[in-house]
Amino acid sequence: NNTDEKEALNFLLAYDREASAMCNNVMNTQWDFNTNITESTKQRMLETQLEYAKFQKDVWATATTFKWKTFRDPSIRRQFKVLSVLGRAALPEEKLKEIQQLLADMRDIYSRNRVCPYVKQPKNASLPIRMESVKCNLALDPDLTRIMAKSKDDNELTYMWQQWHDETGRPLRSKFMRYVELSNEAARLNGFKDTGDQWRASYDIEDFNSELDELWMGLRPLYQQLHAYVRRRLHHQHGKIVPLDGPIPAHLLGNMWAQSWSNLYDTTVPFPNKNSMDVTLSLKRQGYDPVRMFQLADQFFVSLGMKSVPDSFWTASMLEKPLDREVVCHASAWDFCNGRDFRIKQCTEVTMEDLTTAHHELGHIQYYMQYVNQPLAFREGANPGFHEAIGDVVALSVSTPKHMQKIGLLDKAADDPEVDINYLYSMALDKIAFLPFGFLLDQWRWKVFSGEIPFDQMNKAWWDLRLRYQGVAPPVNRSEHDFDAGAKYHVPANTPYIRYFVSFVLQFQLHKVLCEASGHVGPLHKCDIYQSREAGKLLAELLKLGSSKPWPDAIRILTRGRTSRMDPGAIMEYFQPLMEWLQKQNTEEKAGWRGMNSGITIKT
Ligand SMILES: O=C(CCC(O)(O)[C@H](Cc1ccccc1)NC(=O)c1ccccc1)N[C@@H](Cc1c[nH]c2ccccc12)C(=O)O
Ligand SMILES: [Zn+2]
Repeated sequence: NNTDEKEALNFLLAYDREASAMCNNVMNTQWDFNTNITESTKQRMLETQLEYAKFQKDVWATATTFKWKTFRDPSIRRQFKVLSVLGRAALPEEKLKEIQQLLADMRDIYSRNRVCPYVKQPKNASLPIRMESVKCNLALDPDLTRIMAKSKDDNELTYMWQQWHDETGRPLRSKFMRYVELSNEAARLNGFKDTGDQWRASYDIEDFNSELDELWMGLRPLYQQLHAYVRRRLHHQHGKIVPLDGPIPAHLLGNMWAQSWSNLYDTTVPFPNKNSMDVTLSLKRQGYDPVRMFQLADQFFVSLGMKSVPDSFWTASMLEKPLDREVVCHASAWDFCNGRDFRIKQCTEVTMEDLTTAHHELGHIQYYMQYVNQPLAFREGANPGFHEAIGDVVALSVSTPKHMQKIGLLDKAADDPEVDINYLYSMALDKIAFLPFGFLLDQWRWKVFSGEIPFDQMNKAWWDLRLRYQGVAPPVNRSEHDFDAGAKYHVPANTPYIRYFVSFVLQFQLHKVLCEASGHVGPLHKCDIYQSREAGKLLAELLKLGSSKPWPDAIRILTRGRTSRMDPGAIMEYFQPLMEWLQKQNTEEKAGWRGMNSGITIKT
């Protein structure tokens, strides 16, 4: 056995050089497929993914000959620990080819799906309007997203919801089941019980599940108050289809998955006579285009003394949906492993929602640029939730009325407690509404990976969890022929989701620490760290670490030893004024819904 640590270090240096070149190769072919979906770009991508897997297998074979657990240097030990997990490349070649084909096909099906428009049948129509004349080419981005956000017609919303869920879920169901089998086989070859076990390992927490349950139980009262308020407002708009003591129909919440309710702001705002928080109109009036939206976000990082994106970012990124080819529209940020090529792919519309996403994606890019000097094995977030939190932390400052006025997107608002409630309410429609969805998606997926949810009960279990945690119900009856979880990008894209729940808690902890560093005094929701070099210095220090240290150490550094765990105190402090206001509003009927304490009843 090569016990020689010096030899091990040379091995790591050689690995870094070779792996960076291989990684750049794979990223390029994956970029080509994601920004131009064709049979040939798919095949080209599959070929390079196979080559990379073979390279990883060779690296793994050599790495595991070192007695790395006995090495003295903690950084060398930690790098070998990363290289000793082979991932999907542990599968025999035939099965590796099959799972990579399944993943490419599922991404293809989801991204290229098109549905038919809703055709309002006039009451007295003798014959239904001939459907041949109607082109069924509506895409999720931007068509269905816009309809779910804007339509007030319950029938149209039901139709579009059902079209999307039927046309994506059903074709994906059988491919997803086969992918689960192969993914679990790979996980077991890597020494894990199943894929969920492997995914949870990224958080290095002994009992991650109970820590997550505790976080959720701490946040649930705030969610239930928001749910009760929104439900009553929707009951007044839509009548009895929104029962005052039951779940909210999922198609009425302004979003295809009911995961963010910000599109309900204008029709449910607490104090409507105050100026609106929705700056979409100002963005359009002031001639913002996608590039300018990303420049705004980039400038914020520069104002903190952090890095600006390289010139190549502006020429190589895809910031708008191209008209001449099929692309994967779901936003993503790309690191091409060569220390200088970083890109974003986003089908950006000029809306407040997409300005927030632009900040989110640039947060990933800032992380890439800050940990660029780490060895490849450490070019990750401290844990996946950190990577998702950085852009959102900046967006917490940008979206304050004070900052929006500073950049001319909001006209002067007096310092008025009702404006405060309106602002906190608009933030809660994104941040609080999301929490149960961010929590439940992987609770469902981990149970499918472990077999606790059998394949023939996936959809029942999905809606049990959606009822129990989110208090939403499908607008039409669903069956096991449907696969409604598959209608959400991250399921066919094989992208873990608990990272967003972790991020939504973590980002308020980070916000609080950075606000203190910037010298902010006063309520947390009024803090804007813009131009604070102290805040930027602290944040950069965290990001430079990458995943070179366990994430509790990263939190300890950030909070100067105050804590090392995820702590919901900051998000509760931020929304405290809204919580009090909602509790006053919700006196007449109790918060909660029938079924919120039900477990998942699996027919055995
Ligand atoms: O999926 C995203 C944003 C896309 C992403 O930036 O997280 C992207 C997803 C992805 C992962 C893997 C392959 C392809 C796409 N993740 C990244 O680009 C990324 C970058 C670096 C490290 C890890 C992931 N947001 C989630 C959660 C979410 C909802 N509302 C939000 C508002 C702000 C921020 C996030 C959300 C969603 O849309 O449901
Ligand atoms: Zn992200």
